[in-house]
Amino acid sequence: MDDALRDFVKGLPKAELHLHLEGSLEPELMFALAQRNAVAIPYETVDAVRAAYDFSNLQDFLDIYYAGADVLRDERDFYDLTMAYLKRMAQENVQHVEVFFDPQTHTDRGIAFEAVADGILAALDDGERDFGITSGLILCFLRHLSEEAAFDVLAMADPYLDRILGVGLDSSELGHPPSKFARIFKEAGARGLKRVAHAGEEGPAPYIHEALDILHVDRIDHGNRCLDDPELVARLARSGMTLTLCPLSNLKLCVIDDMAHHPLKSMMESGLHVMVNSDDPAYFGGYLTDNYLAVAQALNLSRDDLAVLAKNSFRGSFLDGTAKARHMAAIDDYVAAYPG
Ligand SMILES: Nc1ncnc2[nH]cnc12
Ligand SMILES: [Zn+2]
Repeated sequence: MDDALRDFVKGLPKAELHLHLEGSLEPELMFALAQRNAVAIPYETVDAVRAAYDFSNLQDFLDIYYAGADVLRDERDFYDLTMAYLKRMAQENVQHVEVFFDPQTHTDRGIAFEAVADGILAALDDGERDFGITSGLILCFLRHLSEEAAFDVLAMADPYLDRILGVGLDSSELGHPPSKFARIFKEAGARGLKRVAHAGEEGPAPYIHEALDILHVDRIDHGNRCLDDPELVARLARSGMTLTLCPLSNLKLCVIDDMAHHPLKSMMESGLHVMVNSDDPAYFGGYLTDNYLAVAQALNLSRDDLAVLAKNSFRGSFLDGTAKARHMAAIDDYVAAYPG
């Protein structure tokens, strides 16, 4: 590992816009929570948990990810989960995060929406106070469930809407196109929430068209498969739409067969506004810095390329223009002052 490159990326001011809090549940915390809550888990050791993280596709991963979330039972668990993630981000100079949570994963097993939201929001507040990390919370609807179920969770979230930045769409993509959620995204937009959706991770390019034209999203999560449709690439580039790429996730879920084949660099060259994220770092083997390093090394990215990616992370965020400009200027200052 190139330590100089790691130091450069670690110190680079960054934002993360595609992170599932439930996907930051490290095996150590999973064991601790299993014990605290007297929940049985089907693993003897932390190493056995990690050994089980060998996936052939998105569904393989989701089955284990939803099972792992069963150790999360009360407000304190959600606080600890979120705080552990923010602590790591503080060590990597991550200054702003817009994080996903999947309330249905919890409410469907009898956990109160309030316990989930209160725990996460308290940690996000403490993360800003203790580490200066600003944040937003994005409520994701599980797309393998019905639109009616999504309306139910939006109703539960009603008292929290002033603390929720936006809605997202995640879980099993194939067979669950964005159009299935047209009405709930319209409702979310009417309530002033931002809209994002996973599209084109495993699903085809027409799912990205649907996310744009039917869900009216402000950002596309993943979006890799846009490359199958040159006109879509041109449209995304022209509109400055941010695509939240997740390199280590793509490798672990076999969206790509080798990091050297990751489309990030060609997407940059096509004028797409791409940025780097960790998706579910506890399951995919790396947090934000590791994801930058994985593409930097495999695709031979320059420091300037990495600075563009970091700037795109703020440009694509839902921060206001002044904050974006301040963060982007800090990146220029960092690069200019960096030795060598
Ligand atoms: N990469 C991913 N794609 C879809 N749903 C998810 N939920 C957590 N991670 C996900
Ligand atoms: Zn994701």
